[in-house]
Amino acid sequence: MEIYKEFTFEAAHRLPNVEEGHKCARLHGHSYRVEVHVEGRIDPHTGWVMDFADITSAFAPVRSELDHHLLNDIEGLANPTSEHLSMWIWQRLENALPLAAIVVKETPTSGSIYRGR
Ligand SMILES: Nc1nc2c(c(=O)[nH]1)N=C([C@H](O)[C@H](O)COP(=O)(O)OP(=O)(O)OP(=O)(O)O)CN2
Ligand SMILES: [Zn+2]
Repeated sequence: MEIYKEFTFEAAHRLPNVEEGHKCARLHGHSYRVEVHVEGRIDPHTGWVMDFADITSAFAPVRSELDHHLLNDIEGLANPTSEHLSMWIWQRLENALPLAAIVVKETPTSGSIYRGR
């Protein structure tokens, strides 16, 4: 069974490796949405895989690192594409949660999904 919790944060970024004149070379911001998906068996007593609150607790320090920051300034995010960000979040959480996927939505219509590979 897979469950997930969705979080939001606000951040600015620019993409340093896009071609000259690309809109994303300019500093701009997003209201990011992140889904943290975890997998496991349903506990027969509680009826859940994990308390959603435990996902919230694990993500809280990661959210603090990202929220209202310039992503390019964060170690490991010098080129903060959606792809790099979903991998970066996975690496931050993989020891704390039985991850199945990290979904990063940069805009309502674009994003990335990282499943550990
Ligand atoms: N594969 C990727 N492509 C793009 C990324 C990315 O991280 N990975 N990032 C961007 C920009 O950050 C941009 O802010 C988001 O892109 P886009 O979907 O083009 O944004 P728009 O809202 O302007 O798109 P619409 O055409 O209005 O839907 C670009 N590409
Ligand atoms: Zn962007």
